Amino acid sequence: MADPQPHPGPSELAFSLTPPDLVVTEESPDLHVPQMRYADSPDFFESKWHHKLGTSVELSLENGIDEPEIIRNAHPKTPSVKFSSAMCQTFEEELSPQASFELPPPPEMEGAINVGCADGGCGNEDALSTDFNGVDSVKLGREPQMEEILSPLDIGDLAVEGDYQKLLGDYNSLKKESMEMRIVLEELRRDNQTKSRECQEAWKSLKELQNELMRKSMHVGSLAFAIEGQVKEKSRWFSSLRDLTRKLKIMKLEHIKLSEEAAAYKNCLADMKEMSSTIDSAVNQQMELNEHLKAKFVEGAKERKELYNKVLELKGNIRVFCRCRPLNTEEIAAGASMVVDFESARDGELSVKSNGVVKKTFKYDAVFCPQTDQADVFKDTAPFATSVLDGYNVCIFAYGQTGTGKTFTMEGTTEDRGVNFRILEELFHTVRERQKLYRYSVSVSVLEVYNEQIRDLLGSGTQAGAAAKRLEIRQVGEGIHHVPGLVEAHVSNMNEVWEVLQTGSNARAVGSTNANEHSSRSHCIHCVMVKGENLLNGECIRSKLWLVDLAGSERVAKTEVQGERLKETQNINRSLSALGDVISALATKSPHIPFRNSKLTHLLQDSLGGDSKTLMFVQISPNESDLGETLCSLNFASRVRGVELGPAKRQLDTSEYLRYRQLAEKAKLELKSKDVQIKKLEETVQGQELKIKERDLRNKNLQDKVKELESQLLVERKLARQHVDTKIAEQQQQQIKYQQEEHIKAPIRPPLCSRPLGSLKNVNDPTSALTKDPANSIQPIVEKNYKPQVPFQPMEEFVKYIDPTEKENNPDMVEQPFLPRRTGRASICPMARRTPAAPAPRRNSLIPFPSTPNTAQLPLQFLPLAPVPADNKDDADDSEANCLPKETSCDSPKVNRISGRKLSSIMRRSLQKKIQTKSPLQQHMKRGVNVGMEKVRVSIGSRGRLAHRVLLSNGRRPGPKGMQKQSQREKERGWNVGTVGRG
Ligand SMILES: Nc1ncnc2c1ncn2[C@@H]1O[C@H](COP(=O)(O)OP(=O)(O)OP(=O)(O)O)[C@@H](O)[C@H]1O
Repeated sequence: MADPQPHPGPSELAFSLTPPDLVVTEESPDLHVPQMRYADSPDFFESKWHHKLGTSVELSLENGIDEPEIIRNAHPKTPSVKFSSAMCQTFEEELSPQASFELPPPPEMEGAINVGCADGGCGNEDALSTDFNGVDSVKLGREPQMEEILSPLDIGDLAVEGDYQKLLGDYNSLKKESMEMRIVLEELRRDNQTKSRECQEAWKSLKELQNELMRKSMHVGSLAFAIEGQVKEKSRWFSSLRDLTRKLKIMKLEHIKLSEEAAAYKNCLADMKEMSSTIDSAVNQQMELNEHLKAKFVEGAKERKELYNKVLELKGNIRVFCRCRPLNTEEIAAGASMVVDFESARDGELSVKSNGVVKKTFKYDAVFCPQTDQADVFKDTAPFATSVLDGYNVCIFAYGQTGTGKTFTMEGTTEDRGVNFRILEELFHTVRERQKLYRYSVSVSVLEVYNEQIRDLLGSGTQAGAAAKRLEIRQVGEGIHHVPGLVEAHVSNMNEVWEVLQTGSNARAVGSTNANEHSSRSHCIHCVMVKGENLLNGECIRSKLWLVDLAGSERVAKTEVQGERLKETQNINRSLSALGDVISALATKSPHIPFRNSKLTHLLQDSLGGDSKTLMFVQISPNESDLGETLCSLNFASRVRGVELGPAKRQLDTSEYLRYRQLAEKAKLELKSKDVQIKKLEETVQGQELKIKERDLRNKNLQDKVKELESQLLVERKLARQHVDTKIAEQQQQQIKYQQEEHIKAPIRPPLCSRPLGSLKNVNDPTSALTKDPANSIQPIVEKNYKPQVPFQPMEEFVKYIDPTEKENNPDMVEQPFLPRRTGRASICPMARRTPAAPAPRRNSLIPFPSTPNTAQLPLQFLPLAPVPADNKDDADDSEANCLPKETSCDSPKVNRISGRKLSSIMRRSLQKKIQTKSPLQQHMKRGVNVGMEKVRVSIGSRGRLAHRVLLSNGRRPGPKGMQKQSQREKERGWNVGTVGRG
């Protein structure tokens, strides 16, 4: 690329003709854009300087046009234009005297001319000077005068004629030379003008080129900008490509690594599969073993339970422990003596002494002397906890005189807990032991029976003395009793148990008696409900543990209570008496156990019977003063102990079983009903499918029939058209023939329209007057019977063709078929040919059936235009085979309309032709002859069925009714093309 030119001075014409310099941008090192300086633009220059210079630019030629100088110098200087100093002053710095531009070397010429004018005039000749050889200066523009030439000479002094002549010759020669020079100057001026023009043109082209160059430069600039953007984009792409390549390499490496790992894992997988199969087999073996062990364990557990229960049974399902409290400090202080002897207590025997003599000995399952602590007492009680968790109902109650330690035994104290707490502790301990095999749920209710009323001690408003809602006992299952509304506190640990026990104890009704300062005035009952599920075999149990602290069984007389206390005592004794009765009944195996005699026995019903285990603590006092009460209690306890409850029965949770059984039965029933429903639905679906199939088949048949009928209709239309054309042609021929023969012979055949009209019935009827009358006889529709020599009948005898439809509407017409009628209708066809061989069924289309049996005998060209037949049954039957089926589309109004239109147009054409031929009927009508019918004018509209007729004369104007009837007939016909008249 060309280096950028140094910026020329403003006065220089610095346009370079070389290709434009390209601007070299720093951003595109590989691209050199031509540098364009707008100040260099010729336009710019021109616009910038021209207004300053005005129209005249002072220029001077330098180094040129000096012939001698040119000749002298071997290398002549190139003529150049320099600006004058005046211009330079005018434009100061912008135009320096050194500013010049070179002109091309002038053509060789004899002299050099300094040209200062451009307009060709010689007005500025003063500013110009021309140097010639040997002449210093010659003023151009005007011819030098002789006086001026001779002015230096003293003309008056001229003495010498020769000199004068010489000078004159010189003058002439000079003048001649001057003239020649002038001519040369003129030529030079012309050349100069030419050159100036050329310069101007060159200048113009130069400007154009400069403009083009500028455009190109701008275009190149924009391209350079775009290329620069592309280069940047390319660099970005390159960088991203580099990144991607780097990532790809990393991913390839990772892929290789992963492939290696995958291969390693694959190998591992095979090993693991082997291991897995080995482990599976081992697990299966272990499972089998486990199952075996489980079965064994279940069997063992069952056996243990049975054995354990047997042990308890052997011990007695109703067991009696006797506990005697120690003498309290008051008794000791009073010097009370012990009346109970515990020497044989280990064997469960005790003796009651009176005055030092053994009065009676009692034997119980256990006898606890006053020194026996709570833990020892509970040792023999603990097995009942296991029984409860095994699913047996257990009832532990304390019976005895007031103040003998019933509450102490059952509840104990905070420091020395009683049976209630301990047995629950044992219960939870066993639950924890069995937690892997069983899942238990324990809940506790606390209630009291006070004055034969059940009170919930855990419910709201259970504070002592507060009114509580009354609870009743309900039997919810076989041998299962429940107190609806009773609070059941779910407990999962002993802290919760203790809280519940404390709550119940605090809410219990207590009172002060002579025997006990804080005597319990009610039966306090703790009901522990246990639900368990065997996790191995899914067996569920539901059992109850009753912990009952009975009210004191003291005698009323002894306690000396009155009022409310007396009532309490009476209720207590009544319930204890009921308890005794129940136990007696159980002992005697009475068929009726009076459980419902008291609330107490009613509540304990399911735990006092033969299906449960019962433990009775009989509490006695060692005090001699309580001897009678002690003996009573011991005797009662002895009776209780004598009761044989029989084998205890496990309380399986049959309610769950029953519920599941009910659910199973319900599900079975639902399944059955669903099956029935499904069957019904299937049947319905099948029925629907069959119906759909039938419908499809029917539709298909109908579509086939429609197609068939459509094709038939097309054929019919074609035939009808042919038939009509044939008839018309035939009639024309016949008419011509008749007209010819009319003049020659007798009338042989009536013209078409004047021939009698009739029905086939009349034709075939031999008795018909028409058949008898040869003149009126109707020719059968056979070609051989057709005789053109039919005698011409007078017009009066002509009858109109009897439309069967009209016949149908008017039965009287049948009886007078050939009577002249005044309907004004006529046929365009001969009667004989129009009579159908076979009656067609009523239909809207007048197109004949080509397949009609009788008509089949006829050639096609003689097929009649079937009239609308009467709708009689015989006809219908006869033509059943040839008629359209019931589903025929001919019944469609649309089809009728279309066929009617076509036929109407056909018939209209035929009528027009007929009218043109001037049939005899028409001629008669024209002559005004009444042919036995009304003079009618028939006009057929654009549609045949819209045709109407107008009575011209002699017509009976039908009344409104008649008009209506007539229009109805017209409607029924649908088309009155049969009616003919004057057009
Ligand atoms: N075995 C015993 N060891 C120590 N003290 C006992 C024993 N039995 C009972 N007592 C004490 O005897 C008192 C009366 O006992 P407790 O209240 O339990 O009798 P009770 O039969 O429940 O009376 P009530 O029928 O009136 O409620 C209590 O102070 C109790 O501490």
